[in-house]
Amino acid sequence: MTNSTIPTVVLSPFFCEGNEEGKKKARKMLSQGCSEYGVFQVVNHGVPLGLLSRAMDTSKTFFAYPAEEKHKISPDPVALFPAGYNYSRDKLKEDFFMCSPTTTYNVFPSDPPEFRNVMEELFANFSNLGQLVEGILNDCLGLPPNFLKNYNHDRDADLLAVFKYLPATKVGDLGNAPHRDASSITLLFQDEVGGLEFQKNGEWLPVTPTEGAIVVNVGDVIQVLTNNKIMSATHRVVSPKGRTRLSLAYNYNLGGNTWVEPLSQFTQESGPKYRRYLQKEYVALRLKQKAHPPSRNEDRISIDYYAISAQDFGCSSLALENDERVQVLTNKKIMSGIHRVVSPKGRNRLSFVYSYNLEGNTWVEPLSQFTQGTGPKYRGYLQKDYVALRLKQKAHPPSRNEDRITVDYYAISALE
Ligand SMILES: O=C(O)CCC(=O)C(=O)O
Ligand SMILES: [Fe+2]
Repeated sequence: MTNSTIPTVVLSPFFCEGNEEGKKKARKMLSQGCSEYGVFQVVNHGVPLGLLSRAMDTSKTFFAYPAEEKHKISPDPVALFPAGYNYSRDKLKEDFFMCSPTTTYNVFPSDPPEFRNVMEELFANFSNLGQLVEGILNDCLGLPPNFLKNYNHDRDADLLAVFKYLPATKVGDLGNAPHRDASSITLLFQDEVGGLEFQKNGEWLPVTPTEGAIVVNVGDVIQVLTNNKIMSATHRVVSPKGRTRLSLAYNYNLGGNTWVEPLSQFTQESGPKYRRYLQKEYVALRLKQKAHPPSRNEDRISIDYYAISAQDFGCSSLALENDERVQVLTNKKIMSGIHRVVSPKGRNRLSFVYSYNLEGNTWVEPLSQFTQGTGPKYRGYLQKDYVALRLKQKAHPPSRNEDRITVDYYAISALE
């Protein structure tokens, strides 16, 4: 792929009044990049090129230190997030992660002395760029003015990473395995070595480094909000041959307490393609896997975990079901009683039912005392969401009883 293949969006028109033509062109290129690849690159982006090269230089100096020096800022093993220095077990990648400077998670090396200031300055610049790109994307999607800005207002969830990719030891080595980002958007600055690739129609397309350009890829949040109108880009990094590669990646994320679900303007034709999820739960699932990676890359948790597919329905042949929360809390130690009522012959039948329910804002998930051997058999859910799903079906019952929603909807099965 040549440089011209992923669209280049010139952002200078957004730093001054007027120049409507320039803004229009930028929107066009951004839309094209989003819909064709989930990727585009920005130039004249407002992040000083001098700052970007200082960040690269100071990182290079840091990564060149002996291992024991770098391990001084290894992440706290019990911390929520691995801020600090990490390296991959296959020795193909080292990284430094930082959260927002407004949080308490960060650890910085004391050498090189400028490292912390440079990274914090870069964080602030990337944050501004993320907001600018998000605003343009908002308009390209035809969303109400400032919709994304108001929806995604918590910048404390953003992350900055510096990656050092080590030379391949054999053909086919990957410094970063194929994945999609859980972010809203990701900003990427790479050196001249190259190796970043995006997937389109099953084919891997390399992104040739363009001096000063910042690559932007769409993340899962935008994919879900737009109900797959814009897809989060699948990407990877091929290990460099005989040299090292450095990159800076800024995850313009979403606050953990925010619910993510397809926006109604994108669900008219096909209905929602994802169920609602809380961003922090998705991130926690992925972080857990980062610490204990599955042996096969296909087993990595991706946004497909929340996709609504045919397999999520029709698992049950029940007429009625109750006490399912006990089934979930006990991780199937106690099963919800399956029951039905046979119509009486030639007479009426009367009964009273009292449902001893759970308050709607309560989370239901297997209790840890029941998950030891097998792991949880259900993902967590908010009681009111489940009740709402069932009520919706009560109003519009599916034609086949097997299609009724049951607690199997939240079951963690091999299919997922
Ligand atoms: O280093 C790169 O170019 C890609 C990094 C990446 O994919 C990520 O941080 O999610
Ligand atoms: Fe990524």
